[in-house]
Amino acid sequence: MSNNQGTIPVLDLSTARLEDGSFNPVFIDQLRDAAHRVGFFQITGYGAGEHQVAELFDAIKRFFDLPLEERLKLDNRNSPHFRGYTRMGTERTQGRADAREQLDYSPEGEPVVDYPADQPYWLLKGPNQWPDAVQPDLRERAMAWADLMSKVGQELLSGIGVGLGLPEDYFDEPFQGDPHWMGKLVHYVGGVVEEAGDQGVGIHADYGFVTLLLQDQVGGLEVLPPGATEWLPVEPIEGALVVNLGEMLEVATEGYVTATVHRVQAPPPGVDRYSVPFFWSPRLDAVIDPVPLSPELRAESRGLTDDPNNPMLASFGANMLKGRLRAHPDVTEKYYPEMLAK
Ligand SMILES: O=C(O)CCC(=O)C(=O)O
Ligand SMILES: [Fe+2]
Repeated sequence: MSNNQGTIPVLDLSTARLEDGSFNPVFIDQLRDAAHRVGFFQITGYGAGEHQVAELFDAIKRFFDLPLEERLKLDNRNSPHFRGYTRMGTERTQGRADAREQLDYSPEGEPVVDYPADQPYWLLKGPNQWPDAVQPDLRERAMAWADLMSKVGQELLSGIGVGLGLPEDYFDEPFQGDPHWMGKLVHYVGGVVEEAGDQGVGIHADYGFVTLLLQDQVGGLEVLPPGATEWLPVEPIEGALVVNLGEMLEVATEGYVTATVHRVQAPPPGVDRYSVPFFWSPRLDAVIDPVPLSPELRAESRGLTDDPNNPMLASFGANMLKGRLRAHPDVTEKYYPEMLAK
């Protein structure tokens, strides 16, 4: 067999725990294998309400169907905190436009007015922008989704810890208090953004810990697991969550867990695709130390992906800020021109 991974594993989160509340060793083995070998998997049985997924997608479609003028009332260029609506084709990955528009949100917060110069990531705190006046259900459904995803993210991270031979609560501390998760409501189109070509979103790894992605049935997400030579499609499974692991976990495990690179192919002209990535993330001031791995696991660690254009940072806030500044150069230029130069 070649190094290609064949398929993306599918796990059932409702089997994660035994009746006594402890983790099920069978599930933990599947989870560790998926996290190490592929860095991507899908989960079912994660506790969504019966109509929750359908109602969330319905609200998202109605939002992107609003007149552009309404969407632009939430323009992210009016947010120094990188929140709100990003117009079609204006987000960039690998220096090229992505064929998508999106609404980004994080925990509601007051802007931090005074922060130390060496902790610029506090600027990411602030208020979200919602279309409450014309579509109040969007905020409700998106925030309810974030609540559910926070629980799922926490449970998976506990399981990953156990899979690494660590205590169940090993990763809890950096997430206590004010975890800075981020949700995105995303709409891809084909044939509209000329510069994007077939780039729905360009090749990248996620910068956080655990990404939980809801995708519709259109498809287009592709991943390149470690050692693979061909891109592997993540086939849509209705209602399932796609899970992938981010750079902070790769750094913490010296590459035992991989932040697998992925991309989205733009849909064919005239086809819409909707997705909801959720990045389960720690406090902005969290600094992640290397985790103590057993000699057996250490022997299988791959080391860190060495990309001089994308240094990995142990500070979550610094890593997230780096990602936001790059993805939204227009916002960066408007509010933080001195950081653009860097
Ligand atoms: O929409 C998708 O399927 C994936 C999006 C993604 O990778 C991201 O936003 O980080
Ligand atoms: Fe991603």
